Amino acid sequence: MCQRCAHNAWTVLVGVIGGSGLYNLDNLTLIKQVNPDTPWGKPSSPITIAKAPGGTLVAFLARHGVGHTFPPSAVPARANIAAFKSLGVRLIVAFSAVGSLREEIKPGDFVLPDQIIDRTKGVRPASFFEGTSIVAHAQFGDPFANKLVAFLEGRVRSALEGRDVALHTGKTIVCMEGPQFSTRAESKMYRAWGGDLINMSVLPEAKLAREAEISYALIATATDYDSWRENSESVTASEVFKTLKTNAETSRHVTELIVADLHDAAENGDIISEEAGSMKFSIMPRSEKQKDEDREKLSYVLPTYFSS
Ligand SMILES: CSC[C@H]1O[C@H](OP(=O)(O)O)[C@H](O)[C@@H]1O
Ligand SMILES: Nc1ncnc2[nH]cnc12
Repeated sequence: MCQRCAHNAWTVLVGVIGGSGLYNLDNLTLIKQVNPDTPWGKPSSPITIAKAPGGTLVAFLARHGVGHTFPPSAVPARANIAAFKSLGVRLIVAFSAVGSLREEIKPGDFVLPDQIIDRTKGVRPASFFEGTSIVAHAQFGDPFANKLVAFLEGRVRSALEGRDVALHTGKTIVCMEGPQFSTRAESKMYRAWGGDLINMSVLPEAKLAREAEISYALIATATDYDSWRENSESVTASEVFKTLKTNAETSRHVTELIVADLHDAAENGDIISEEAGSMKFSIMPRSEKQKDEDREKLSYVLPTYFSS
């Protein structure tokens, strides 16, 4: 039995979030499903614990729900990250269907971005500390876990060998509110700002993972050219759907091949070392004004600092 979380008999170090089109990892062996009740509610889908060849466990959840019922603005991101934390997850690889803002990033290509431009509109709860009597300011200059991203690069590249899928790195993703796609003017503006990709999901997910001290990386899978190309149609959902199925199949294949190495690296500790412990100096010092009930709530994601 896990020491920390009474509902959970499993400790799974690697979490995978599936985005649009990726609703299961049915290439792996199903072990069990769990559906934790977190202080922020239930996750978008039950979490599937699956076994990769060789026996490594991985925890999977579908960001929009298994039947894609949550629009990007209503994804219960706090519950999702908290649920992973309660299972002992130390690193998350999140997949996302993205629009490409650059000619060289083609639909079907995979990308490991390293920066984010936030164009969400403040309607998504973006902090575990929101609504509590405790204040924290997480470091977010490097929004993805640098060591994890570097670790993934070689492994994802090898996993893609023979598939005619290019892997790009060092790119900037714009996260917009949606659910409507961008105007042509916005799409061009994001390019001028230095954006290379666009989605509606990486925030607040990446921020919450950082607050929970879980190392987080995004594998962006390009589906379309958004709306910046002069003589092309602007993006439609049906255009996105064309590549979703192939991208999802490739994402499952990549996950199967990298999960054992990720687990070993998480256990060894080096690739998660920058995020583990990172909240220590981000939380404002304890005061008698901090409520016990808030400390209790936060202990679900940060037991090191808030367990009594
Ligand atoms: C179906 S197109 C827009 C939708 O797809 C992406 O979802 P996800 O990141 O979960 O793969 C994008 O962020 C939007 O939510
Ligand atoms: N063009 C686009 N804009 C925002 N999110 C997306 N997800 C996939 N394509 C997208």
